[in-house]
Amino acid sequence: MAKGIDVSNLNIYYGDFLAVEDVNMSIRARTVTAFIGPSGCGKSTFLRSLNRMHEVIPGARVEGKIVVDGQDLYGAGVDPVAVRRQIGMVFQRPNPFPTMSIYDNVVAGNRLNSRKMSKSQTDDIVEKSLRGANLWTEVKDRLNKPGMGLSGGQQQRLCIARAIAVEPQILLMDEPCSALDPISTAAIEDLIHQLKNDYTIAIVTHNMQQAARVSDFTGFFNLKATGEPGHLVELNTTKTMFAKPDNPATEDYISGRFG
Ligand SMILES: Nc1ncnc2c1ncn2[C@@H]1O[C@H](COP(=O)(O)OP(=O)(O)OP(=O)(O)O)[C@@H](O)[C@H]1O
Repeated sequence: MAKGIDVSNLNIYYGDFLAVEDVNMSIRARTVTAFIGPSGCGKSTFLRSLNRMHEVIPGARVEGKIVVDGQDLYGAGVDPVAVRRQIGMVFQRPNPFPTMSIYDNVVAGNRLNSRKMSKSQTDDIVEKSLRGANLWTEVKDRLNKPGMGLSGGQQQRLCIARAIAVEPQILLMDEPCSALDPISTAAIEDLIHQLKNDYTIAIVTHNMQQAARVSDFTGFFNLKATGEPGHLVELNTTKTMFAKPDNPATEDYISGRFG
């Protein structure tokens, strides 16, 4: 079941360096929220904090709260591995497991979660996830071939199939189309539209047209000055952000005056 995310007073550090300061926002269930902003303003850092991937970097930590379904993801006793199972992630470069078949790639997460599954259960998950990622018809006759044998766009859809196979509530996407050609990009954007029926999606993109095409809400991050932490300037409906944003800095960025 898709869930919303409530972020309050979030500061994100790399060691002593405060990379992102005092983020407060709500991300609604079953919507797509895009994050835009100039390089280095902390979009990816913020996204990785949403499923506790940030802290895998030595010295990296957060202060503040991220609440999903009433639970603070950083609360005492919360298992970061369980958080990452609920909140899946798709990265910039497609990263199928190189030695695995298409089939094994899709269920790799389920097997890691050590759920015992029968062959027919596994077959069902593979088909459902590949259909969900709009890849089934292209690969159904070669499920035992290596995942690396697919095109870049197909590999990215395979990674999305792998992410949804464990039935997360939320999907995070960090520039999922930046390594793809325009046709594969269009396929992923169509898929994002379909996935929001079932998932809450947060996506970082450098491409403002893409933010305008795929998202319901857009958040603009910025830096006050070089070396200062990034912060959220404005989160609004995508329509408002691109037509008449509340903050002049948003308008300057969107109209290409800086960044
Ligand atoms: N592993 C790291 N260790 C230390 N500092 C980091 C690390 N990763 C990112 N940073 C710093 O954190 C800040 C935010 O970086 P981040 O990559 O989140 O920005 P971004 O907005 O996603 O940038 P881009 O659009 O260029 O990908 C930058 O100052 C960056 O140098």
